[in-house]
Amino acid sequence: MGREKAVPVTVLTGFLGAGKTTILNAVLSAPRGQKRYGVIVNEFGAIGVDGSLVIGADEDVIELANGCLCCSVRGDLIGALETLLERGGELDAILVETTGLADPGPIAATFLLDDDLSDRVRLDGVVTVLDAVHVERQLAEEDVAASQIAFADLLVLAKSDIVNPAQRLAAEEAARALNSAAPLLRSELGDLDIEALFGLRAYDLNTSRLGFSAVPAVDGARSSHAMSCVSLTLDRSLDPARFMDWMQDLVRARGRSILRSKGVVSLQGEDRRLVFQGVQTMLDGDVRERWAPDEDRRSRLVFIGRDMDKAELQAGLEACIAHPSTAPQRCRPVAAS
Ligand SMILES: Nc1nc2c(ncn2[C@@H]2O[C@H](COP(=O)(O)OP(=O)(O)OP(=O)(O)O)[C@@H](O)[C@H]2O)c(=O)[nH]1
Repeated sequence: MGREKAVPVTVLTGFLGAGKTTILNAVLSAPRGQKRYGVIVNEFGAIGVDGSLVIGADEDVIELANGCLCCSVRGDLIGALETLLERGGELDAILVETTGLADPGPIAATFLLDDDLSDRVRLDGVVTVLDAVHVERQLAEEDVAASQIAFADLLVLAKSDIVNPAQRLAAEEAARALNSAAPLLRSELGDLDIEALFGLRAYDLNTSRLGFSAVPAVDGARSSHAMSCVSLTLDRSLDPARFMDWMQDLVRARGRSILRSKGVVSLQGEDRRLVFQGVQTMLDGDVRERWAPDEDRRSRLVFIGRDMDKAELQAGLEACIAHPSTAPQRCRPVAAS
């Protein structure tokens, strides 16, 4: 099965009690015609409670208890995905609700790591649910709350119904300081635009959906977690080999602090654009569509993570600029490592 037929997976994350199950239930109870969803719910405790809180006993619900998907039960995630796929009948989407303390990075990386799996399922996007009442305090106290927000491809502000406008604005600003690129929706007891949770294609190498238009002109402000979003642009073509070596060295050396990277890159001697997606030390990339004749061919790269030095990243990128004497050469895709 090719990637285009792979079942899209939405990872629903957010801090403890943020409102993930409420949103999952809203999705499962909304009219959806013939659509069929698979659901994986992860919990820390040996006795799963969340699974029984999920509406719809006839759904394909798998509960993964006694550990966290981002560490101890990561192998179980692959097993659960396989079980859902093998139950027969076509699934339109799979929803994975993480524990409230999960770091979405390793979970997202699972989808890039496993070649067999990536033919059958593809990560559509990470949706992070924010608790409008508590998010500021959680950010002050819990690093993982910042990772969950920074990693999001879509933010959902839950409990918007029980905060006043000033509190809501403060919660949104706290999230925006860590991630100004992801769209933000509001939810009141699961009342939200459900369709907006799907079709994010945040990990799709087709550039048109990478969402660079949403990348902020001003980089995300540093917080107490030193989490930031660095965006780089360059109007010179890059040497393919040097760029790929630099990216691979970068994620290998800094993969724990660079949570997420993505970019569209102009390579010397290549009419098509290189598109890459990175999750921590995993890197996936390919040369795709041709640049349109009148298109802005600047390379655009985004890095989200901790303790990043924009000047150092920019210098590293500029060191990859192709020399005029470099003979045009074909580009190799970036190999996953
Ligand atoms: N008023 C209000 N309450 C909400 C909203 N979303 C969730 N809640 C309440 O918040 C509590 C926690 O909601 P859950 O959906 O279970 O949160 P969760 O993120 O799944 O929780 P964990 O799985 O324990 O991390 C429940 O009592 C919900 O009814 C909302 O939008 N408005």
